[in-house]
Amino acid sequence: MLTLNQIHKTFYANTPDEKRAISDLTQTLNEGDFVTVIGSNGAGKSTLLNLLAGTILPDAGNIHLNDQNLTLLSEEKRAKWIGRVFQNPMAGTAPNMTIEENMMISLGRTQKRSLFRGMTKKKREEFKEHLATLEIGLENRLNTKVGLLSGGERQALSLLMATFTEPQILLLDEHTAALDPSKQELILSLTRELVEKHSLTTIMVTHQMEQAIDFGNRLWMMDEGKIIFEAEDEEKDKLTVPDLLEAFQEIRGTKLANDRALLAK
Ligand SMILES: Nc1ncnc2c1ncn2[C@@H]1O[C@H](COP(=O)(O)OP(=O)(O)OP(=O)(O)O)[C@@H](O)[C@H]1O
Repeated sequence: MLTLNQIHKTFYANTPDEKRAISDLTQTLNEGDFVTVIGSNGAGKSTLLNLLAGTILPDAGNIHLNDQNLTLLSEEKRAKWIGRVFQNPMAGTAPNMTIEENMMISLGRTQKRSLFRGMTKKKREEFKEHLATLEIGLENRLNTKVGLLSGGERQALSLLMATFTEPQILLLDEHTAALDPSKQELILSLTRELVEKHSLTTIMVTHQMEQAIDFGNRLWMMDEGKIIFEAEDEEKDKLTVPDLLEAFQEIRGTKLANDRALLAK
């Protein structure tokens, strides 16, 4: 169980540029929950993921994963429980290192140093097996530098690297937004497979409302650092894009020309 309790985050506090990015956020996620997060630009979606990953620390409140208090733990310390994939396929992998070396880095991040051994034949076989599940031939390219892969291949590898080390939480930050539609499909179906295979508790930020409706069992709509609308299970299953637009309009009190003006980039 992942709990966020009364989380606050303000940037440039007490200056003319003060920006409240997350305001009094309390939520509980059960193991295996898959939450999709939508919201206007600057709503606080990435800040929420940054707080969970430990990239930034909250001003107040606490975050727990089961009995573990994550609130003040560094990003490195949390890495064994939390995998993350970013929007930019260039982020999250090292371009000048090979696929194999990148996978070793992921493993090193999540294993106790005393247990960590260098490359072995067994490990290489395991890497190959994991890569083969992507079904894009990367298992035959262990020694290829990651910088030579296409955006889609690289994002598939990022997704694998974020999950094969068996974390409990997966954070997806618009991870298909930079890809063309056919590659988006590939990454989304891999996402579904890997989340199910590893029973991951997942938070996926997206600007595409259809995606937010199609994926997961819970949906959060954020605005100005708060979750202003949420739906889960049967209620979420029934949601349509017009429902989401209407909900935003009702809560925000602003008339919206179309969904792209609100939730898409
Ligand atoms: N590191 C930072 N330093 C200063 N301000 C920040 C920082 N990160 C986020 N902010 C500000 O906090 C607010 C929330 O930003 P955040 O990136 O979380 O929004 P978002 O919902 O992810 O938006 P988008 O959809 O545009 O990516 C914004 O006003 C943003 O400018």
